[in-house]
Amino acid sequence: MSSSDSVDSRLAPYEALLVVSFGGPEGQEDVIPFLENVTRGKGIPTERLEEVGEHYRAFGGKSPINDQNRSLVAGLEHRLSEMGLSIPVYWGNRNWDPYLSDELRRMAADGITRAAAFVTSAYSSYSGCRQYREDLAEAVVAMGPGVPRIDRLRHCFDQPGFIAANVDGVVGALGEIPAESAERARLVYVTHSIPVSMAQTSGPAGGAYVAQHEAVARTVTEQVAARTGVEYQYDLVYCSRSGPPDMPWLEPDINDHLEALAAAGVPGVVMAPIGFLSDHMEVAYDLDTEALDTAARLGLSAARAATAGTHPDFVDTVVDLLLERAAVERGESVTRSSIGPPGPSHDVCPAACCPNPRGPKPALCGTDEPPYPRS
Ligand SMILES: CC1=C(CCC(=O)O)c2cc3nc(cc4[nH]c(cc5[nH]c(cc1n2)c(C)c5CCC(=O)O)c(CCC(=O)O)c4C)C(CCC(=O)O)=C3C
Ligand SMILES: [Fe+2]
Repeated sequence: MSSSDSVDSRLAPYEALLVVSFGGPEGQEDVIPFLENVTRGKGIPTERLEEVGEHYRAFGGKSPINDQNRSLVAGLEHRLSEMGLSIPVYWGNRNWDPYLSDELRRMAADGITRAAAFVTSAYSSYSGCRQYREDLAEAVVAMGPGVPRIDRLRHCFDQPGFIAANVDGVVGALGEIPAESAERARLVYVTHSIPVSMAQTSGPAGGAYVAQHEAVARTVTEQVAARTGVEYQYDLVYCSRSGPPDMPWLEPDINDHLEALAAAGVPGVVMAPIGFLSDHMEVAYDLDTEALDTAARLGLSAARAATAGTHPDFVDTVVDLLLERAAVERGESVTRSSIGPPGPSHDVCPAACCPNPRGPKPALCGTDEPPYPRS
């Protein structure tokens, strides 16, 4: 029996769901090989690499990201089976075991010919979108004939379940701030800094990375106001800057921003990492270690909001996007959910979207997708 015989008609033509993630080290001996995988050919200064290596070392060399993905896969399997949807869930990473190429081989061995991929990155940018698609293309070529065909589910930043999970995170964190500061607290939304040039070329028309984050920050703040009755002031700031010092990256940095807020007399802050789908190293180190230390030094009450992680509404979002795309591929008309501007993201990336700053490379899941290897 081929796996397609048992596919639920609501999921056809998909025979599997593939969670595609970044990957992270699982122990001290993995730290350097992992960093080498991530930074190959990228010109990251050695000092930055040593610094980031120390962040991992301080956590026993283990990033939380793999366990987060294991939980997400388990949450997806649970929800799919609750809905009576019979489909296997696989997980492959760009930079660490289980690698994408190994997972594609495992899928093929299980008889999978076509799968939908959920990429654990919510926004448009080279780092968060095309780079995943390039690594998928590399894995497809590495496997060769018989490799399953992969479609990437659209970006999830505007999905009701992603927004709801972040609203819950912010409301929960507000509850951790002393009552006398909470009403006047500032909501500080945090995402990964990227080079300004990468931000400018993100998405089909440019500028998508910042615009999408601004839309999420505004929508979450509105929904927090609806829940709490307080219209909080908010900002969008950045963490985890890398690259050479003379190259402009998105600013302000979270730590500099906390200084500015303290100087302005703001009594408390909630840091909401809307740029990250789960608690990985940027959250564990840059926010929970460094930024919370900065806040303490400044005498600011501060709490960090939970990431979407395995929030049930977020798990539902992934299932919804899978069902939606399956319907699209069957030629049915669909109603696309999307909250706030800029409106639902594309299923298939336009050719000019999120270009590689080091020059073009083959990428899957776009209009410029190369042909799959044939036997
Ligand atoms: C936008 C964005 C996301 C969010 C979207 C997404 O989730 O994909 C993200 C996620 C992540 N980034 C991660 C780790 C690293 N990123 C690095 C380097 C870089 N990231 C960049 C951007 C992003 N990165 C950029 C522009 C660079 C410079 C080099 C380059 O041009 O590519 C470096 C090298 C050292 C350094 O330069 O800091 C490391 C170790 C991990 C794993 C964490 C863990 O282990 O828990 C995750 C989830
Ligand atoms: Fe990164």
